[in-house]
Amino acid sequence: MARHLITSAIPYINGIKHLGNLVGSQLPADLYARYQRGRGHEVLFLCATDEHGTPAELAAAKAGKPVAEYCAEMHETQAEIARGFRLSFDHFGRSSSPQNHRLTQHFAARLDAAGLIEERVETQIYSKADGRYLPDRYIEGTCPNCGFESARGDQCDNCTKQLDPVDLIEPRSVISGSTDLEPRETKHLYLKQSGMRGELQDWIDSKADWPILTTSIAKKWLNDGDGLQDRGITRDLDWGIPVKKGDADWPGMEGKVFYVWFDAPIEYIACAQEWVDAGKGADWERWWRTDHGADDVRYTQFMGKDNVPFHTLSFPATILGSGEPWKLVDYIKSFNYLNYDGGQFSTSRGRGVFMDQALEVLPADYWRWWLLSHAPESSDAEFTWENFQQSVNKDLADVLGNFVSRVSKFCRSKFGEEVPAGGAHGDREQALIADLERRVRAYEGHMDAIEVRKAAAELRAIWVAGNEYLQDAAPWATFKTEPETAAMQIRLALNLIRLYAVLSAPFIPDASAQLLEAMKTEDDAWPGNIGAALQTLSVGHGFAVPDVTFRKITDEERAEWQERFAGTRG
Ligand SMILES: Nc1ncnc2c1ncn2[C@@H]1O[C@H](COP(=O)(O)OP(=O)(O)OP(=O)(O)O)[C@@H](O)[C@H]1O
Ligand SMILES: [Zn+2]
Repeated sequence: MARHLITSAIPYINGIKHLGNLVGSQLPADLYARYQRGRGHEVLFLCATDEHGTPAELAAAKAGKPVAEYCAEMHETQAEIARGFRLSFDHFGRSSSPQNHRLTQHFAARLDAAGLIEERVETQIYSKADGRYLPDRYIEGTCPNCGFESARGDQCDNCTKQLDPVDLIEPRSVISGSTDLEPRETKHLYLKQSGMRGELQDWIDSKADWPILTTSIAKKWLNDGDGLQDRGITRDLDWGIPVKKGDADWPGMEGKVFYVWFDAPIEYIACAQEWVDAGKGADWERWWRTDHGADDVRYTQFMGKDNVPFHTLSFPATILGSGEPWKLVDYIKSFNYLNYDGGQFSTSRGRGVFMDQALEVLPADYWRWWLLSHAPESSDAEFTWENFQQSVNKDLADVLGNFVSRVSKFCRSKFGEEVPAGGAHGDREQALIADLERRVRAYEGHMDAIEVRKAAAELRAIWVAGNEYLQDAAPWATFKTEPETAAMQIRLALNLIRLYAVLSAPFIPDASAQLLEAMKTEDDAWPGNIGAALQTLSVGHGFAVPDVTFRKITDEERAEWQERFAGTRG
């Protein structure tokens, strides 16, 4: 049994996430966690809300609430929606937790002791109209690297370059739009990443199996221009983790907080501590400390492309720089973007479908299936209502749902509600089993490699194989002349329903549970030998005809939803 530590990029707290956020991080992480559990491995799957920084302050101000209260409420909201999507986190933590405060301050002290922190008096942008320093994300301007006009102060969303606000051409305040900005001097801590470039380069180079999207972004920031830059890790803000050196004050840094991108990845570790402190686990160090057995752990991270520089460079610099035996990530699965119907999903502009709205329209499995089978892996992908309707109606209703319904109803009408006796496998059954054997092993290969679209396509092919078998064997016709053969065919098909439930669980967990319940079995063991797995439900085993597993989306519904979600969220 292997041990898998799995983390999803932690969703930011300033609102409910959209379907792009979901498919770019939490959902594929859940798919992988469910798959590894299904294979019998030990899994620790962690996620949390990312709660610090100015956008949280501003969202709280807009909601008319103190920021701590706003974050606590929004955390609950996000947790509830995550349950609705069946995201199977072992713990959904908070980056504002006391555990993360302590750990972040601890890392800062270690980095300082290692000579990796430098105090710099620097010039920051002060907005007179807003009466405050403007944090990176609240300054926009033209990217000096690619010319994109809406580059943010910390990063250009177009070319992904990490930026400093002072680099921007024609900067303006995002809060007020004011261009009356003036540079003022303030003292900050810098993490001397540039000195770790060689070490980081060697580490990235050793990851030959990583997705090209991940390594290409990492290498770009290691090598482009003057190479990896030192990174400011503190901010002039009220809300955040106070700058301290472990437990001790940090002279000259009073009233400042750590930069949200410094403390957010540390929450991956603190979240495991929260998991233990919440009484859900006994030992977090065996997952995170190589001196406590974490060398055996395989650690996989999931995220959208804009998060890659922080996970391939900044967070590893924190871990390596600490000189302590923390677990480093083994594999980073990154995603391109999902776009919405001819444009981009946007939280700030309320454009697209948001997770709470999606669940009002249809249950989680419909969304999970579409999003995962269209995951933006090799390029950006686009959500359209036509494609969603087509994919749901074809894959889920016509292929899987129809198979379940035909088999169970036919059996009930001809043999009653139990697995019928009689007949023996012939060539057609042997061929089906051989085909499924190949396909299931291919499916496992894609899931192990986290090739999400390929895995979905193979799973669909496994469903199709059952349908084609049924069409070809035609037990409703066979029944008239050879009822024993028809019984054998249906016995096989009922077992296929159980097999489908097991294989499909990572994608569509609710349907999977429904099918196992209908087949009156709790045996959800991952199939080794397919021939043997297809004999699990033996003669006389009872079953029930399940309610409609997946219904079709009508043209009227599609048109209605298209219109409802065409504008922006109020
Ligand atoms: N359109 C998208 N498609 C796929 N992944 C995305 C998309 N937008 C954001 N992500 C990913 O979603 C995860 C959570 O993002 P986060 O909560 O930080 O919001 P964000 O990146 O600020 O996006 P937005 O401003 O659109 O909400 C991150 O891993 C991010 O890379
Ligand atoms: Zn750019």
